[in-house]
Amino acid sequence: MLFTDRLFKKVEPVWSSYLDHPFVKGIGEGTVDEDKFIHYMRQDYVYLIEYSRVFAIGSAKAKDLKTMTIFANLLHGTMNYEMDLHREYAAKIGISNEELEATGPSSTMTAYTSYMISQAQLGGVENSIAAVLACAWSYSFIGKELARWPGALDHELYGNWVRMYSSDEFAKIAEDCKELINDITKDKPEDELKALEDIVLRTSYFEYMFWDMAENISTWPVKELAR
Ligand SMILES: Cc1ncc(CN)c(N)n1
Repeated sequence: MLFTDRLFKKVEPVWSSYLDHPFVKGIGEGTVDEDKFIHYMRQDYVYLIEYSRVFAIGSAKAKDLKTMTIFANLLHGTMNYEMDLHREYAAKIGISNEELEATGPSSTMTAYTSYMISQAQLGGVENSIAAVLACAWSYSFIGKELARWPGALDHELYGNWVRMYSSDEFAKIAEDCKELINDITKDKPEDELKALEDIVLRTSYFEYMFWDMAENISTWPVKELAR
């Protein structure tokens, strides 16, 4: 059994719950509040900056050139392909790249990325890939699912988001992460596999919290501090 098959059994109930989350449903049905969506995209932009650091750590810790190159390509894909989506949305409503980058990080964003970065720093290259796996793979999972919902791909505002995360290019990013974790874990003992499984499960919980942050931010008594 591939390690990713084992992981999928573990995370599937959590990932399926994303599809019932009001914010994710709102993107698929085209009903999510526009201000909430912009706030989410701004948080997601600063999230992706921190997430990219995990690829950089993985590349630095890799023991061979092939693994180093895969991490470098994933970093490139995030910064130059995925983050273009956020820059395009921001440009449409008059937010410059500089303003986008200066977005004050929410506590949820900070907690999630701090966890990923600390796991990547604490362990070997396998921790880096475990830390980013749920991010890439669950977005591809959500994108493919929402693409089947009536009108989701063509929605005037949210269609771009659904098209990006259901695209073959994005699926390739998720597949590269899956292939890498399967390769890296081939001869690992059970205690190490379990530790990696825990990272993937915990980041899947953080993903849920991120959707919750996107939906509920306006009701929070906290403010985002400057970066
Ligand atoms: C919070 C989050 N998680 C994952 C992804 C997909 N890279 C994302 N854009 N944002």
